[in-house]
Amino acid sequence: MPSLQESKLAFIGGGNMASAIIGGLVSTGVDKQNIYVSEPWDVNREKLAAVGVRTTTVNTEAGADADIVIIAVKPQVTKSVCEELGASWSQRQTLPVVVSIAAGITLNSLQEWSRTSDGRTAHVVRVMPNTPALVGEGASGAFASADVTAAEKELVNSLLSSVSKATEWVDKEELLDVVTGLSGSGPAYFFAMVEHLISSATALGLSQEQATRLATQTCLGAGKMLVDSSDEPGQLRKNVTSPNGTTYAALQTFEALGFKETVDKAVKAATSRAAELGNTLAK
Ligand SMILES: NC(=O)C1=CN([C@@H]2O[C@H](COP(=O)(O)OP(=O)(O)OC[C@H]3O[C@@H](n4cnc5c(N)ncnc54)[C@H](OP(=O)(O)O)[C@@H]3O)[C@@H](O)[C@H]2O)C=CC1
Ligand SMILES: O=C(O)[C@@H]1CCC=N1
Repeated sequence: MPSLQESKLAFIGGGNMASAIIGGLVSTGVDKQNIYVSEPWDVNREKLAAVGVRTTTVNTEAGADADIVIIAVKPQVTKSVCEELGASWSQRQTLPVVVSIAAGITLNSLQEWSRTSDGRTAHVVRVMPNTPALVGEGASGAFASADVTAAEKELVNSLLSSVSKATEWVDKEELLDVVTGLSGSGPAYFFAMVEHLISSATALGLSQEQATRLATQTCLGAGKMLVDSSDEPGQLRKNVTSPNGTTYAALQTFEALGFKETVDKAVKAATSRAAELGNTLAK
């Protein structure tokens, strides 16, 4: 089994998430010539070509001799892409390790769809990364099919570690849907929060530019404290909250409007949607 540096990597789909992972891999020194991306849309393909990786519009060409094939298309397109790849691998003696980042799509579907015409199935790892991979600050969950070897798992782990600061292997496949509702979709929750903070402060008189700088740096600073501090998130919150002070006034408002319930419902909605995508598209 080659190391990550020696491996040929194929990305099927070169959109937001693939670009984020590719950006992370390139910045950690993975040879651009070992990254081959298949992407139909000229705009995305040209952006990736400008990064220096190899590009094509033909999925089977990118996946022909890759050691790892990363399926990075929308869940709705995953079946046709896997079928196309599986059919093209019938002549290959050793199948690549398939890594799918498609939300909800199960290992069983991925293995069945990519079955070769002589009946072999690839070893598959389901991964749920997130877009902060682009800046080397990703968080990823992963779950491997039973036939994935320790060496293959290690290879996928090093791929994920090059773009993720937290890589969590879950012990039940369903938990990847929870990872999707937490960290896969999670960056958008923080972006939405910052958008609202900026518009609130702008409505109260700060300029857009000042509000943006203050809100984004507050988000970064709070995130860094969460990662670096030995205190629990609840303690960090208490440290900011003076008795009957300004933070208390804001947090009371959040609670009165059902903040915890809202977050619970939102994470459950994303988790359920991942499971629903997997079930619906499996048919
Ligand atoms: N965005 C995120 O934060 C995260 C996304 N994911 C998962 O990653 C996957 C990709 O999402 P994302 O990057 O956001 O989506 P994008 O739409 O940005 O990227 C998908 C890309 O695949 C291309 N594509 C469409 N059909 C094919 C095909 N048949 N063969 C090859 N490429 C094709 C699309 O081109 P075109 O635009 O022309 O259709 C598009 O550029 C999804 O399954 C999603 O669930 C996982 C974690 C986080
Ligand atoms: O919204 C989505 O479906 C994808 C999966 C996780 C983040 N983006």
